[in-house]
Amino acid sequence: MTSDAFSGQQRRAELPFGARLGAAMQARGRLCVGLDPHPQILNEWGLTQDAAGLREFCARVLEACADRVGVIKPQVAFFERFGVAGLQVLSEVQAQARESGLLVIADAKRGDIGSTMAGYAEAWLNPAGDFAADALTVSPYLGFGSLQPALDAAQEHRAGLFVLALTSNPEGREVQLATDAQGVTVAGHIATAAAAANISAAAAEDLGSIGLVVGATTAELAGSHGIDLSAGAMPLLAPGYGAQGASAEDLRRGFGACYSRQVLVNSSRGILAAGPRPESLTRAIDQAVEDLG
Ligand SMILES: O=c1ccn([C@@H]2O[C@H](COP(=O)(O)O)[C@@H](O)[C@H]2O)c(=O)[nH]1
Repeated sequence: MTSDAFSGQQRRAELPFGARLGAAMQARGRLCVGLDPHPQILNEWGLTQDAAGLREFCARVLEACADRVGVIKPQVAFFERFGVAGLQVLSEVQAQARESGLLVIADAKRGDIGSTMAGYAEAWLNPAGDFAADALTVSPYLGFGSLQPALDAAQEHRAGLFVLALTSNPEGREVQLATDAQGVTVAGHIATAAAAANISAAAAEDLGSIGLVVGATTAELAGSHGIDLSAGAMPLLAPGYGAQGASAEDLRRGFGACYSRQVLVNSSRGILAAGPRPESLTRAIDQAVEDLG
């Protein structure tokens, strides 16, 4: 376990997301704890299926994360399912997490065109907004160019984006590994475009602020399909470790040389299953941080 005065929110006014994420990973390791209050876990923790249950669940997870990890990823769907009351909890939890120094990646997978995309980006990336996060997951399947308003908002607000590229689920391959006439995959085009968005912005020693979602379960497909994950110092958010079956070894093998500098590993159910006892939860977090190296 690490114990230090690190805060991912320090100097947000000056430092872009990539720099703050790089510092968080150096100080606290590469584990991102997923805040996924799914129905079964609320039951298992003896919590009610309502906003009060959500609030208590999140308070316990945030307490376990304190001084241990640098990044959390709330899964927005599990808050949306409780309507306005759930979104109120999400807003409070994100603000509380950021106040405590954690970086927050809102997993909302937003994607649209023009002013609508700009609306989503403002909602999630403006630090003055109700749902202010440090970074947002976005879908490029309306064309990477449709994300331009989000790229602009990320730069303006010193926030980050994680663009879906090679998602952890097996069904993603039929779309993401489809090829054009030159044999370049959809995921390859997305990786090239995201890397290019970083080139001008990222200082050589920092991570960029525009990253990709590449599953822990699918990372090895990048190498076998000619997808370059190393360009542009992209942060790579890797869900799929733990409950979806990928091990730390799979991650190291799958990401190869990119692993040590670029990969942030999400675990949700794999950590949460250790609760609700605080000691078991913190032990699971410490173990994952150590395993992921
Ligand atoms: O490709 C993706 C993109 C996002 N996710 C999300 O990550 C977590 C994974 O949860 P686990 O319990 O650790 O499996 C969840 O919120 C997914 O919606 C993903 O799994 N794969």
